[in-house]
Amino acid sequence: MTSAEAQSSPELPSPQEPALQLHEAGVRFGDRTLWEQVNLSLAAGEFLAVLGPNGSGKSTFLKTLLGMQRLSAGTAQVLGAPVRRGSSRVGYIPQHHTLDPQTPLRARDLVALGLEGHRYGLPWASRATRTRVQNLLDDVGAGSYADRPVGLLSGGEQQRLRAAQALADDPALLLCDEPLHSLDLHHQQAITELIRRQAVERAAAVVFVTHEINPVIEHVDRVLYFARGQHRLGTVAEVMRSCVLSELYQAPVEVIEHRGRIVVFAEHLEGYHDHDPATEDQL
Ligand SMILES: Nc1ncnc2c1ncn2[C@@H]1O[C@H](COP(=O)(O)OP(=O)(O)OP(=O)(O)O)[C@@H](O)[C@H]1O
Repeated sequence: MTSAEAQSSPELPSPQEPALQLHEAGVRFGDRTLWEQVNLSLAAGEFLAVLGPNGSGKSTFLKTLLGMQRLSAGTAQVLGAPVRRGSSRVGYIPQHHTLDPQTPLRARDLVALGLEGHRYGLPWASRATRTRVQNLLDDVGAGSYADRPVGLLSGGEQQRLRAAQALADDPALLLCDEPLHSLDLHHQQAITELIRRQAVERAAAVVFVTHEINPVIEHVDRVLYFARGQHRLGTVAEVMRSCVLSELYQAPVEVIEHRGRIVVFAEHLEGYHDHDPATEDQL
């Protein structure tokens, strides 16, 4: 493919083309502004952490990029084209929910659904496909339960399969909604490493919604922090600061860096704590 052809493809952005571009973007539900005036250009390979208290609009932000929620204002481009549903170049790890015990799929079937052909009901096929699925299962530590019904697996086991499914088609943009939820430390590290590899080795842009920045802090290029209908965007050092978060929350917030970890403390609450949504809710 010539570089001119690559640039004209909606699915294959040139390295110079942003993976994500939002201009004056906002979402309103009735008279409630969830967020507004978001201007963001995310480069290939860039890792964006999206933070904020419960209900601040983090998941909705991902849904606008997936074409599941319309913007109330502004525009969004994904991989060089207007947002649309079902792009095979966009991987999505949805927020944790437990699958129905009766779900008629094995673990390896769920992962295979992330491969484009399988999404459209094409038959289970090549050795290469089977190998790809097996490798993904092994990468997320799911090899031992690959043939068990997904509905009978634990929440953390199911979550690892969702991560494998999202990575199956080698996404150029990876949207993750609290992907480490319900994982033990070992598997948090394994999934984080897979996501990091997709960013570094495959130049995927990553949008990572989380309540806890510390497990991924070393990989984060920028932070988008939503609260009270407003947002702040910048590097960790720019956003995770007492003055910035106090202004955003309109309440005293103290941010302390300790051994490379960020600890957020709200003055009127007792004790120091990690970046804890339960505490933030009370702000
Ligand atoms: N279609 C909708 N119509 C009306 N309100 C909605 C709709 N979708 C989401 N909301 C509301 O918008 C708010 C933001 O929801 P969202 O799930 O984006 O928050 P979040 O920051 O991801 O929260 P959490 O940390 O709890 O997952 C919530 O109060 C939710 O009820």
